[in-house]
Amino acid sequence: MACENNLVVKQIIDLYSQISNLESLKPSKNVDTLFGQLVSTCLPTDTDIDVTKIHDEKVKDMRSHLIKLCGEAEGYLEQHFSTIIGSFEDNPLNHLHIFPYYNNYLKLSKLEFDLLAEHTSHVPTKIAFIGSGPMPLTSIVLAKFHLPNTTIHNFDIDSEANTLASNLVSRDPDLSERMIFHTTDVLNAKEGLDQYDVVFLAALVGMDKESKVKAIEHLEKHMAPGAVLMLRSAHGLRAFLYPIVDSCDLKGFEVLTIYHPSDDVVNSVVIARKLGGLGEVRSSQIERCVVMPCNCSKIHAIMNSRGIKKTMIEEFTAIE
Ligand SMILES: C[S@@+](CC[C@H](N)C(=O)[O-])C[C@H]1O[C@@H](n2cnc3c(N)ncnc32)[C@H](O)[C@@H]1O
Repeated sequence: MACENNLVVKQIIDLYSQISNLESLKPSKNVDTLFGQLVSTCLPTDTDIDVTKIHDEKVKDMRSHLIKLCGEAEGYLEQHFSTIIGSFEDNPLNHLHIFPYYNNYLKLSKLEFDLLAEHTSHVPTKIAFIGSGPMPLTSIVLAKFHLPNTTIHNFDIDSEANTLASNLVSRDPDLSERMIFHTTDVLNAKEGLDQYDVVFLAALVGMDKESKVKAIEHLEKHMAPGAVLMLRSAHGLRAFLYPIVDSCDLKGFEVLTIYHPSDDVVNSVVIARKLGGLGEVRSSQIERCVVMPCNCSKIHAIMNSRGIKKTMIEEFTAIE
């Protein structure tokens, strides 16, 4: 059956028409309800929906506009809660649980940390997070719970986002020292990108294929050989909420794993390594990315310990 006739897709189209007619995307009861319904409609992973196979131009246009609306609403939501949480007299980091998607970030950041640990042999000393936002939760969770000795440089195009974000960490004796903020478009960040062991690219940096690939090409040009790039993608119905990053978008990188969660962690995670580093020998043997049935038992062990079943891992391996 054509994807556009699918009942769930019809529900998404209906929610899209309500959302696109909203006066404002700033948090309110109506906005929160509609986006809550949209996320729960897109969460199920037991569907064979592949947005890349949609031929109906109207649905394709709807999807790309919906991704942008979701990104705008996410920015407002972060701004709203960063302002509230930043206004607490004591350490704002004691109140992060007030953010409605805090638990999702705890799980997403743990997943990203586990994948990083799976593919790197040393603890990164410096990380760059591109597109950190007013609520830089990925950086905060990684710094607080997983990487206690790592400095995280947060890049955002929006100075207001950085002002709110730095206020959040300013009263924390540890993170105020280890969280640095830079206001710039990623495409203007040149010198210094080669000093990071790991670069994260937020899902909302590059909301369509063309701008996503442009950001990736820019990072490929300026990152150090062998450095790791962590990206967020989407799979199945969730690709109505976020852009997809395909392995073929990552020229100059060796794609290590693409991980599609099956729980309420919405984003898929892509981990890749810039060619030219010590791993060169391994990467240059790669004739093409081979999607192997998941043989990543260690990750499975980590994930299944969380009771995450039916997880899809696309494992890429060198052709010996
Ligand atoms: C809303 S945040 C989401 C990230 C989330 N806070 C996290 O911790 O994973 C995404 C941010 O990306 C920023 N952004 C979008 N395009 C960008 C670009 N080209 N360069 C730098 N930042 C960008 C937006 O200003 C926004 O604040």
